[in-house]
Amino acid sequence: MTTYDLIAVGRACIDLNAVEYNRPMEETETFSKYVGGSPANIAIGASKLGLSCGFIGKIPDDQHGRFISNYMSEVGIDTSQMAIDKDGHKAGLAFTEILSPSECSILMYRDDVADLYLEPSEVNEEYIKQAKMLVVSGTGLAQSPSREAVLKSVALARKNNVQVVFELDYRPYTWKNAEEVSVYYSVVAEQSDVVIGTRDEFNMLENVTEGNNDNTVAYLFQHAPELIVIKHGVEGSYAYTKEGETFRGKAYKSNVLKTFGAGDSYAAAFLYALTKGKTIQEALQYGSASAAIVVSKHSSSEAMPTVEQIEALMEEQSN
Ligand SMILES: Nc1ncnc2c1ncn2[C@@H]1O[C@H](COP(=O)(O)OP(=O)(O)O)[C@@H](O)[C@H]1O
Ligand SMILES: O=C(O)C[C@@H](O)[C@H](O)C(=O)COP(=O)(O)O
Repeated sequence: MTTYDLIAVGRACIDLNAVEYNRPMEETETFSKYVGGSPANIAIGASKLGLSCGFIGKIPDDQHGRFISNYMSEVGIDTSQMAIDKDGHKAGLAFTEILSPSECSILMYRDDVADLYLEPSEVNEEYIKQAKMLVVSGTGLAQSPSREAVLKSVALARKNNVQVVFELDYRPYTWKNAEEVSVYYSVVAEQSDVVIGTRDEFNMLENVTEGNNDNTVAYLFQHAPELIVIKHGVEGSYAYTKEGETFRGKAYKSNVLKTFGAGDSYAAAFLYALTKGKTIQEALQYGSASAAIVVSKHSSSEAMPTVEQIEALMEEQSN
């Protein structure tokens, strides 16, 4: 019996999004606080879509840690496996700059953050066993002991026939060099059932400057993956199956406010659709529509849409 459609493992942090748009961060005076961190955003998005979700991570024993855990519980995520850091490590912070709808950047504060101190002993087999799918974020592999905790969670998922979804989620902060990224990304990608990332993230995985999708899928389909999703921003996304099929998902038109949040909302809705038995083509559309909604809103997590909002947008732009 599975209790959770999806358990995500990795960071749950704080986003501080510029309230004043279209100006550099130097001139931004006000920021709004939201829960952030790619795997947390994916779990929040999936939970808002009605999936039953759990989370494995580590948060600080302070006001930010409690804010993160309270918000995640309020949206329906099981937070029983979010360890509380007792050594004074702090939450990661992501300040966002919205220079224009297409020029956004993130200034991350991630030195010695609590999420990278998740210990392998804090990953529980009985918990992972209860999931249909484990969503692993690449950033959790950046440093020990979180690296070993994530590797352990993948091993336990495989042992218990839990589907492993690897969201590459490459963030340069805290990685030492490109070789290291490629080593750990390859280890996990080769053991995952589904791998999702942008073209640039797959380049990091393969340690190449200009990869192409054909080479990527030829390499990964020699290993465990059955489904690979490669995102190309507004140009849309592609899904490849081990049986040799290719599907293309178009991006939906959107009144874009900022670019971040697209990837996490895409993953949440794509995985929701697959869980509900939709086709891969439909899942690409759910992912793209969800992303189009989130890029038109101020936050990543709080802006995650409902199924009705996603389906309304798909219907509206069906031609
Ligand atoms: N400006 C945009 N307008 C509408 N949809 C977008 C936009 N940017 C991204 N998307 C959608 O979000 C998906 C993921 O975006 P992408 O930028 O590739 O990922 P990430 O946010 O992880 O870098 C795209 O495949 C597309 O469907
Ligand atoms: O992942 C983070 O730590 C920052 C996120 O919370 C932030 O909302 C963001 O950058 C999401 O961007 P995405 O990868 O484009 O979904």
